[in-house]
Amino acid sequence: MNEYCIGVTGLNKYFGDHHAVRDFSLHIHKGEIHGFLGPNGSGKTTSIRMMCGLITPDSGTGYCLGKDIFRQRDEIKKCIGYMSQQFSMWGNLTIRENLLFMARLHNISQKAQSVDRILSELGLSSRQHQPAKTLSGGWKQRMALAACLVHQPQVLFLDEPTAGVDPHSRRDFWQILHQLSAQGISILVSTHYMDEAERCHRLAYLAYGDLLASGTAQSIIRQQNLTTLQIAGHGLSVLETQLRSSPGIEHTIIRGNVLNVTSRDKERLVASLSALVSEQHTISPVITSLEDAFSCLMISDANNKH
Ligand SMILES: Nc1ncnc2c1ncn2[C@@H]1O[C@H](COP(=O)(O)OP(=O)(O)OP(=O)(O)O)[C@@H](O)[C@H]1O
Repeated sequence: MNEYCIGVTGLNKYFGDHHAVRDFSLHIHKGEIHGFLGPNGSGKTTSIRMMCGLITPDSGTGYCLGKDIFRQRDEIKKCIGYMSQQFSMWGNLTIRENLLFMARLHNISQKAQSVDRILSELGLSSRQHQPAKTLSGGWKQRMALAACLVHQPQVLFLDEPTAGVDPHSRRDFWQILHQLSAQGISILVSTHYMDEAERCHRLAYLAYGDLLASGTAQSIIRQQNLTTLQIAGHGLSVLETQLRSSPGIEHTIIRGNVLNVTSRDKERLVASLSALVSEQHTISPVITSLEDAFSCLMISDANNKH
């Protein structure tokens, strides 16, 4: 995985007065699954669409598969697959008919063979004659992925492909993504699911137009230099409310019967806890999760801006 398939530097995008993406820079290796995370409206879709040539950045430089994202957008579109947030297949057509239509759009010479190959690869052969509108959410997404793959793209851009899909189908979907990655296809995928983030080779975390962190899940957690303590016992909801306004506490979350409290300042964290927890509570150190690290990133970014 040494070759870059995408490299962008200092990309900016405005929608009217709104600065939707600020100085966005990222390099993505061939065959890598790169996750995009961040709150709603943070610029994930806009960044993805700039990198794949669907919209033109207002400034910056960038290449996708060696082609300039400003000047060679039509050529980029021929080599990539893009799955948008909206399901955009024809409901009255079968899976096979939808894929044949996509093959025609891409002007593929051996349409039937290409469609057979992709149906087989994605485990859709037995359902190929089923109308798209009768498919469940998970199968619809799998068909949409198949439609992106008919013309054998080298890069896939997937915008929240598994939103609203059940965990079992999401797992199957991600198994396919890893198979595609193993074949050398690079995948950029936006998601709000932490389990999916953990399945990516590398991640980019955006908040309100800014790229706040990028790297592997482990490196992003490590860079934040956070300490998380876990409290078990009674009255966790009241304790959480008190801790939220205590000095040095950056993030709190109740997970079932335990309360996790995270901070960059270990001494102040311990001092705040000592002032509030009782003998009935037990406290133990735990590994900071990716979700906690992202929450802390977002909170400190918001504090810095205000
Ligand atoms: N075509 C557009 N015209 C005007 N504003 C837009 C347009 N597209 C996006 N925006 C705005 O730009 C910002 C970033 O939007 P974007 O869709 O990239 O965020 P996102 O991180 O993908 O959000 P979500 O997780 O909700 O999909 C938002 O404030 C959005 O309202």
